[in-house]
Amino acid sequence: MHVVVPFAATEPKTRLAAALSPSERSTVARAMLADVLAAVVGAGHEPTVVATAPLDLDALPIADDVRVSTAVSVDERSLTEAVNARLPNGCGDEAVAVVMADLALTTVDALETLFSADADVAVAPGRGGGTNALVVRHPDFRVDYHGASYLDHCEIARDVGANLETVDSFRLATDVDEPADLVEVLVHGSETDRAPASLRELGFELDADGGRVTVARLENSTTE
Ligand SMILES: Nc1nc2c(ncn2[C@@H]2O[C@H](COP(=O)(O)OP(=O)(O)OP(=O)(O)O)[C@@H](O)[C@H]2O)c(=O)[nH]1
Ligand SMILES: C[C@H](OP(=O)(O)O)C(=O)O
Repeated sequence: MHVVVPFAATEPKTRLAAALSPSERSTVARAMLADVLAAVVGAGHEPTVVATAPLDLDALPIADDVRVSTAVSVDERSLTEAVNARLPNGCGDEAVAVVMADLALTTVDALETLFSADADVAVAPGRGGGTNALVVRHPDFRVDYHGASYLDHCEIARDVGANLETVDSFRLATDVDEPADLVEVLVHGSETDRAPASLRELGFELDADGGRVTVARLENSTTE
């Protein structure tokens, strides 16, 4: 199976601007990418990062085996166009999985569950209606990201006669888009993962003193 990991390499994660400076967002985005790549390689696949700009794998916090298993393809087209250019075209084509780079809680098990679904299209929706990861085996299915793309993808699958399976996974449903999502990274991230480590290095910690748990930042921990 081809595994594609789209990555906005310049100015990633703009919706985290209230919590992180541009360079901090870049650091955290790369830490999440590193965790996703490690999980894909752990699941036995060789990912291709489809990046909007050149990406230096040597500068990513990844182990050597992950680095040598990962390819980078620079594609300046929109997310939807770049992904569609890599989906199966003909009946004999290999399945293609698309796993977003901001799935900080991704695990090998969660990916294996998605990858082993044998539907024409298997989708792991994100909270809020997005499409965090999917596997495409049908030659006519194409993506249309943004907005409630999960619903759009259900409709596109129907239109092309592809059967679609929805994979219910907390870990794959949790993409990190907004400051509130950082709570999930600190609560559920593993001690060996880069994303929670990067947040802690930037001074973030859980704040459970009020009603809902939030993240707080230690004083004097901003880097800019
Ligand atoms: N190749 C490619 N990847 C993209 C593009 N836009 C977003 N991505 C990646 O697609 C996934 C989902 O992205 P979003 O959460 O919608 O956008 P984002 O750029 O990460 O964050 P925001 O700036 O806050 O919208 C992430 O892995 C991004 O790195 C794009 O134009 N091209
Ligand atoms: C790419 C987009 O991601 P979101 O903006 O929902 O995180 C989507 O899943 O359609």
